Amino acid sequence: MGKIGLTMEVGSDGVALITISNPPVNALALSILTGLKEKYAEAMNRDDVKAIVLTGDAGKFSGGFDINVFEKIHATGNISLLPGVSIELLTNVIEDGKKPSVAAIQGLALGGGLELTMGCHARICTPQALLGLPELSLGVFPGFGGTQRLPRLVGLSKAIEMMLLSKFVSGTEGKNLGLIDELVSSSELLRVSRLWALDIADKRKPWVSSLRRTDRIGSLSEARMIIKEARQLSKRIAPNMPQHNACLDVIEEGVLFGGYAGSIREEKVFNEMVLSDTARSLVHVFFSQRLTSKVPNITDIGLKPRRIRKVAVIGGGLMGSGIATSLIRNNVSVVMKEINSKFLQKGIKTIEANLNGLLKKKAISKEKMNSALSLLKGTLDYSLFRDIDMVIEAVIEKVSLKQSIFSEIEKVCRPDCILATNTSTIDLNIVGEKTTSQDRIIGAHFFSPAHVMPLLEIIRTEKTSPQVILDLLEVGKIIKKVPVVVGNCTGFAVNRTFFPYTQGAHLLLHLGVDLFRIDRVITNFGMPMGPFQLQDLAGYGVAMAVKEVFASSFKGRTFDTELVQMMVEMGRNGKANGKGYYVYERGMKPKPDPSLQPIIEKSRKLANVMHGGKPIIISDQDILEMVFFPVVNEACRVMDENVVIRASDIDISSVLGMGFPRYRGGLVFWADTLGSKYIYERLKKWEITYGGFFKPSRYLEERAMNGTSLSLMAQGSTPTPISRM
Ligand SMILES: C[C@H](O)CC(=O)SCCNC(=O)CCNC(=O)[C@H](O)C(C)(C)COP(=O)(O)OP(=O)(O)OC[C@H]1O[C@@H](n2cnc3c(N)ncnc32)[C@H](O)[C@@H]1OP(=O)(O)O
Repeated sequence: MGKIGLTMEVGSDGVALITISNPPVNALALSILTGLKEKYAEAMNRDDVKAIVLTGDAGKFSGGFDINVFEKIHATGNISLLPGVSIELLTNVIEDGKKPSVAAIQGLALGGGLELTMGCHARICTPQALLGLPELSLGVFPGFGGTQRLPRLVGLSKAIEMMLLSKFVSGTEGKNLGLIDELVSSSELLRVSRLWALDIADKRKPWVSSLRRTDRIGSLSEARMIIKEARQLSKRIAPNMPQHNACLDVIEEGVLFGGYAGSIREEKVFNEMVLSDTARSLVHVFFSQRLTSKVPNITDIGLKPRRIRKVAVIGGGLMGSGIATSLIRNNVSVVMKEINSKFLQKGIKTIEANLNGLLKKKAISKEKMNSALSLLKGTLDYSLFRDIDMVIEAVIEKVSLKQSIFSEIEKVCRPDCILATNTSTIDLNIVGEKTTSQDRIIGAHFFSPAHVMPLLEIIRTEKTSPQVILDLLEVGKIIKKVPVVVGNCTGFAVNRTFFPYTQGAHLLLHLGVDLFRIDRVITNFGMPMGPFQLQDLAGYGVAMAVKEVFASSFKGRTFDTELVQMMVEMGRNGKANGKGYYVYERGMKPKPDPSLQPIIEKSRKLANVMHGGKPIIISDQDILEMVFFPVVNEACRVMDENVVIRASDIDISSVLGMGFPRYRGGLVFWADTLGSKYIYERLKKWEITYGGFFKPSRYLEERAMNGTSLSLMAQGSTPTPISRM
């Protein structure tokens, strides 16, 4: 079929086959849902139709309700765009219809897609199909009866687990759970489904309406206990989100008053959830994440990515081994180069440990681990570099070292080999200064640990060729990273935007705010850890290496003290040696270290930023804003200079690179919920009191004056990467 629509073919066996088509995932767009109602009305009325088989086109059942509709509702506030589907179509027409329906599932049946199948009287499925109700990850919950039917098919405990954790199961697992009635191969899917449908119509198989089942729910006291435990879990995993508890409320309603009553409540609360801030944020993140790989003048000009089969990684440290792990895990051969066999062995050991960690978490199998390791070669010279497709340099942040490596690899590699650097801060033009290959020099900035963190910041200079950018985007896809293409400047988009995060926290500390309170406020906001704990984790070496770079590039708006230096001198290296702002003991949560206080006091005296020598008295809200508004301000400069193509790329970078809470939509999205004027006025006030660190940027000021949102970058701007330092 290949285009949006539905077809219905009635066979000589009396089965009407209704096929949903909406590439690429057969999302249930409004027109599809209206079409379903029409096709069903026709099938019910036709005398030559005994039973119905519902399926999806092109090897997939459906990826669920069309998320674009949520976006439209968020833009317009018009909740009436939501169609009446749960009761009107699924219950009244399909489940309570006078002819039986069977769902023929392959590929995937997610969200509203799976719910549609649960309204049918049986589900036939291929073993590998993906089944799940991931609506909570969009800030809503299943709204086509899924909160009621899934517990009645697989039991309350499993259903809650699948919904609360947005967990997918395979067709095979679905069969074991009772969600699927029969497993078949893809080639047998329609034949078997037709027979099932006829068997139900002729009463050779039971006519099961899931909504009326009670046998899998268990006793009321058991159900109450399961729901109570689930509420405790929600409190832990989703403290600032409403949809988990709302979902449990609706499930509980069904347990107490029956599936039909539960469905009515579900429909009502679903509408409220769609309008929640969390849903707005999570839907924004969903689309923004998919937008990052669409780069104007790169991915839309008809270029084809070249295949990158073999990559050389220079440096077997933490970053180099993480990058190598990511590559070999995804079937890309790697040559890892080190300067001596001791370092090389260490690198290889780290890769093995990384893979072992994934094995323990069941993210890979033993066979996968072995096949990945067979793709790894170690070397101490450049002899294996002749047929390499891409080099990723991942040595320490030392300009002269990087420059000499780049002039060496330019000589030994093929002239079309991509020359990438994993630098997190250094200008790429400086890295490649001693070469004549500027068109194939690119930044591939991974985040630590590189085999786990999903973000890949791709840095282009004015000279990087579109083909090279496209190739790296393709590598990102192969190794399952989310790429964000950015321009060249100190710190690029992510580290540059976030340098004021730690510095703002240090400024507050030196103004007299308790260090652990700052971390607490930030984690309560939803960051995985506070800025001080993050510094402990990243190691102080990084902090000391980059502070000069930022201070010289961003004069007048950085804040620095001797605190980290003093801590290192006292034998504190952060988490690495178990002693930082916190004390780290094996198997224990990090414990705030009160013995740090004298060093802090000493540093405060040296910094001398307290007004009248007195600590400031501020609210938690002030702390949050004094840490994050300077970050927003720097993001404004990044947008002003077109370092990013679009504001939402910063949102995704902040979520995937820095742990900014996804349910707040990302940094700029969140800032826009507060308003440019408010942020500007707060920064302006702090600038007057505490100086240039808080000085509002021109971009922010303009938007505050015009009353426009921060995400509104200059119209028609094309990225013109700038160079600094
Ligand atoms: C009432 C109901 O209870 C409410 C609902 O059903 S809400 C929807 C529930 N469904 C979901 O959450 C599933 C969302 N989709 C996904 O998780 C993934 O897209 C997927 C697993 C289906 C496929 O993943 P993958 O193959 O990596 O492709 P991916 O790039 O994500 O998606 C392909 C395209 O389909 C779009 N798409 C995927 N699911 C969609 C949906 N439900 N609605 C609209 N568009 C959707 C994506 O935006 C993307 O569009 P693009 O090509 O223009 O960028």
